[in-house]
Amino acid sequence: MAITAYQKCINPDCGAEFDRTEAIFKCPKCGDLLDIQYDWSKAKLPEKMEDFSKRWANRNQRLDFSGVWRFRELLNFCEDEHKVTIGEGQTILQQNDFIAKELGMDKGNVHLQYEGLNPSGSFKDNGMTAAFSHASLVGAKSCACASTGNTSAAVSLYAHSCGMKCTVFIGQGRIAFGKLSQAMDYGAQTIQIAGDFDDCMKQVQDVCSKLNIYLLNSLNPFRLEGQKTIMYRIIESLNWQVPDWIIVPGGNLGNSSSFGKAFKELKDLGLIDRIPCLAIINACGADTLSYLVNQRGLKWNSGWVESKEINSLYADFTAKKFSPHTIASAIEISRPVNLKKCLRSIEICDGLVIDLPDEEIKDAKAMVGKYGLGCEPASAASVAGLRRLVQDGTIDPGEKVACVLTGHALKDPDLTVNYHTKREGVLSNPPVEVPNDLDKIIDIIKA
Ligand SMILES: Cc1ncc(COP(=O)(O)O)c(C=O)c1O
Ligand SMILES: N[C@@H](CCOP(=O)(O)O)C(=O)O
Repeated sequence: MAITAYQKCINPDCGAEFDRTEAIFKCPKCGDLLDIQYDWSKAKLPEKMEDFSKRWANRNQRLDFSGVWRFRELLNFCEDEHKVTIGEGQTILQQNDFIAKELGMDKGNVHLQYEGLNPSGSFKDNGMTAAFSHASLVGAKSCACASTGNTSAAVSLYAHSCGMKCTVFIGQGRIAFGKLSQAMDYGAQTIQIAGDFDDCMKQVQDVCSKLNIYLLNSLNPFRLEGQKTIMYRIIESLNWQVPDWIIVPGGNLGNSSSFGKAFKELKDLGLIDRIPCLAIINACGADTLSYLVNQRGLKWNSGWVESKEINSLYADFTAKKFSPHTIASAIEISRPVNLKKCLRSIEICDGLVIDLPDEEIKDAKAMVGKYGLGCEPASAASVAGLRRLVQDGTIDPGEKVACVLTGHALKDPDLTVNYHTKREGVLSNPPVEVPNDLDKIIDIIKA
């Protein structure tokens, strides 16, 4: 299969192009974000999306075991021998009629895309298989990332699976222990900075460029190519029907950026006939996207984004040492690196963004635990978002919705235990304390 991928700066004033074999992560000419583009006229694509599913049924070769590389023609940027896979993307879309009922949606219309089933327990693995394949293509020997936890877990796992040295930057006290334990167990060098995620993100970029280390955050455009497949699998599970809404938590905004790109490409290729609406959910304490879109009216505007607005807000945050705060530590980010690409997705998907208080996110998390497969706090922002958007009439009960549950329930058990034992929300379910006495135990169970 001919490889026609190249990198292109998203800034229409620049538009510089670079070979796929360069590891640059930002446009060397103007500093803007890079995209992966393809000459689709030379691509050998299946006639219909159903043909991708046959690969999973047959599993004729190594790559067919991956829920990412099953769709390889749609992210055709490297030769097969470079593809690094550990069986990522074998996730499920669960129709959840209990949650539909709780939220006032029609039966059959609420679906939860559970990305916690990935090898490192979060959606990040979809991106890592792609980025590590690119790292192998360019011959990288060491890699690094900044993280609120899941990226570091995923990077550490993929790095040791392909023998790369790995350094992860985390903000002191900003990471759930489930995630920290993964990075340490998988053998990463963990650098804990006296700062937050945004500080780590800044440091890691400088370190990577000074020491020629391969960067694995979602600034890396190859990573976002892998994350497109989350959308392919959602529509695959719906029999190749496009839902009305996709709802996703927003942090560094890699997912939302890649989802819009995925749908635009599929539509342009004639593989789908319409694009779903995209709702991105911020936490109130980390609401940069929501602020810029809803209060400052920022738009993609065919690439002519008012960058000044973004740059001055980010500079202001830096100058005032502003630090975001939310219990959903995975999305505790105030200077999201993909903001511009996310604005593009909002345009493509006729999307919106809202911000929600931690209490609503915690209650939604408990609901996903009670009625679904469970998830980590940030993931539940998608379900909390659905509740809000149904309540305010934005989403109709008759519309089909897929909420992306980005991370596994066991990533942040401390928050779950506190929610229940300290009776923090409407679904708190604390353990009952009983003396070590059979009659009393039976009484309680019967009651
Ligand atoms: C569990 C979880 N959910 C959501 C997010 C936010 O995703 P994104 O950065 O792609 O917006 C992250 C990390 O960023 C995460 O770890
Ligand atoms: N929640 C993320 C933050 C980093 O995002 P990335 O997608 O740019 O790697 C994490 O898990 O670290």
